[in-house]
Amino acid sequence: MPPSTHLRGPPDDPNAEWIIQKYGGTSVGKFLDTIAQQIVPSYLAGNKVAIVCSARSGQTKALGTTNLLLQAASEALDEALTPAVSLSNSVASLTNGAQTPVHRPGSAFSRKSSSKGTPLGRIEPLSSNVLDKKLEQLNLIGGTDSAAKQTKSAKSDAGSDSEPEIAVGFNATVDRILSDHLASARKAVTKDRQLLEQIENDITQDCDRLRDFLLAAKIIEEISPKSKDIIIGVGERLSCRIAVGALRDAGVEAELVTLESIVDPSFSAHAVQDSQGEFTLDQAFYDSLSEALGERLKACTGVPVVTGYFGNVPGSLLSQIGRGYTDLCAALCAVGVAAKELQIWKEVDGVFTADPRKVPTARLIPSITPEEAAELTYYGSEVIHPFTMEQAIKKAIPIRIKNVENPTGQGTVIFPDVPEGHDGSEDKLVDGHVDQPRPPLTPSVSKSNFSAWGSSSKSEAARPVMGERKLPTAVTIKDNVLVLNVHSNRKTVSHGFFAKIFGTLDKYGVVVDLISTSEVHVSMAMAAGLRPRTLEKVKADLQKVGTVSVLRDMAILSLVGKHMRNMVGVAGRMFTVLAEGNVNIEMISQGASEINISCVLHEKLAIKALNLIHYSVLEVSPKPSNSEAGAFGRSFF
Ligand SMILES: Nc1ncnc2c1ncn2[C@@H]1O[C@H](COP(=O)(O)OP(=O)(O)O)[C@@H](O)[C@H]1O
Ligand SMILES: N[C@@H](CC(=O)OP(=O)(O)O)C(=O)O
Repeated sequence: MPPSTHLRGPPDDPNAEWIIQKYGGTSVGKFLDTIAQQIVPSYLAGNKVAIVCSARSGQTKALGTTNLLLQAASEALDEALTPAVSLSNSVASLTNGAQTPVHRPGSAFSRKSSSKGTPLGRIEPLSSNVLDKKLEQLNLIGGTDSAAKQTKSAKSDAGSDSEPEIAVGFNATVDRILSDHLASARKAVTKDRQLLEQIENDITQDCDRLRDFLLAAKIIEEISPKSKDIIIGVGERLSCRIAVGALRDAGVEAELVTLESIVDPSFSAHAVQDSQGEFTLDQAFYDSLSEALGERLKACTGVPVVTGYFGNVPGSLLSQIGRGYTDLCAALCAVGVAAKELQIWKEVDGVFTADPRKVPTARLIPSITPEEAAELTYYGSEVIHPFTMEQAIKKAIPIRIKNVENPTGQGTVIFPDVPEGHDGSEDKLVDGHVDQPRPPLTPSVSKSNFSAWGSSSKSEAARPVMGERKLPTAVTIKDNVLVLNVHSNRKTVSHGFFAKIFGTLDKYGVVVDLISTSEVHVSMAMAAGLRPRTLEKVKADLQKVGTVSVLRDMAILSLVGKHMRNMVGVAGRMFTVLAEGNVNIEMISQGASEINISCVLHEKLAIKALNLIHYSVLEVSPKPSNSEAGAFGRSFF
């Protein structure tokens, strides 16, 4: 997109510092107008601002674009097993480089009529080498706004029949992604017709390339981790195109920064590969990446709108970083430009003493340490990707969680504790408008350029504030958990027993959230999302060392707080309260982290347990009303 002369850009002041703002999927999905018209312009007064966007989500992340893209990927694989005639057509269309298969009622492409297991041996026109090459060529990387090859879209070009054509499988999913983004672009860009047309074209081209890529993957019947990364990367690219449009329409000079090629092949030297081919990214990798990101951002003339997807990561982005990777991308951008603050914008006022959707009396926490934020994230309060903290905090960049629906709220600051005696008197508001007093709860702020506290939202005002007493910080629930119990058959000594268990977990890539052991018994809590086939294999291997049982529909309850290191009696209080509330505990873990006490209980008791602990251990007043207590089927005490 050509730069425009009448748009407002970053300040001319050479001393202006950077603020990096990350917007999650639901924020860009629902509040792009607020972001473009209010939030970004307000911070541009005196700061350089870059925004990092995730893929759009409508109501929830589960229904968002990234999940749809993953769905399209698995549909492409499923379709690989449809009748040979369809595949031959697909190959022909790939060779011709255009036609996208669609479903015509009654045709062999219908999923209903598909016969799974049709051998792929009949696809002779292209050798697998040629297909690999084709996949490379179709790689979605490197396409520019308008230089992309124009392929035909499913709806407009699929044959000359007059019969209405209905896309199925991955084509239907791509159609859905396309129409959703076109509709959002039209909503976001209302003033500049030409700009809207350009964005609509770019979105359509991105979706066409995606279709081609999925088609090629379908033909070779394989989606590697790298291909899966490329597929999900389309989500951030699409959402950033719309964000650029919304900003420019709002009079802000903005430019798209795509990061598909930001990971230079030389960075791979910083990725250690073990004998099984697994990669570990070391700090030098992240340092090189943040430096490259910094250079890209500094070269921008407008507000950089950065895809939170950051490309060809050794060992794959999804495997190495996992979902929620845009937080880490934003942190690396913040490090690269030595930002004065990293802001993570969400639809919640900040980090609360418990999930505010589940605990009506939860309070906003003005300030928490990176360790506490990481524990909360690992155990169910998905506030920020856990890798984010380390990168930003290492460079003393404070992280602030803020609410797009309440931009003037103070949010929650994640920063290490200040040494005793620091009074925070030099703290300033980031946008330079006002110096405000600190909140009553010991905020852990030490940077001189650190933002202070904006006006309180209603929800903040309504929440009681903790005094100076040392209390745990928050309680959290992670549900959808299963517990795997292994009872030794005593044919191996205990170290062999443990070695076999851990070896099995490693072999199948199973991540354990909590573990509790005796010499002959091990209980492990893990996400229940494990594939049934994998679980069966794990069980079969473990049965060689003992009796295995599985408890389903469980939840992990964790009490987290930096003060818990030195507090006596918290565990006693926690378990007494649960016992008084008739909450049966399946497993307890304390000590792995000094700031976390966790236990496993039945999922159906999770919300009741959360409220009991919040009321009794985090000492919230007023006492929950009878109706709140009644919501859990019985009174609290
Ligand atoms: N302790 C907590 N503090 C704040 N939010 C929490 C906490 N535990 C769970 N949550 C939930 O996490 C969600 C995070 O906010 P949201 O903006 O919806 O996420 P995203 O940025 O992933 O779209 C909120 O819906 C909130 O209910
Ligand atoms: N869109 C990606 C990356 C991400 O960071 O998401 P979010 O910012 O919405 O957590 C995902 O869904 O995982």
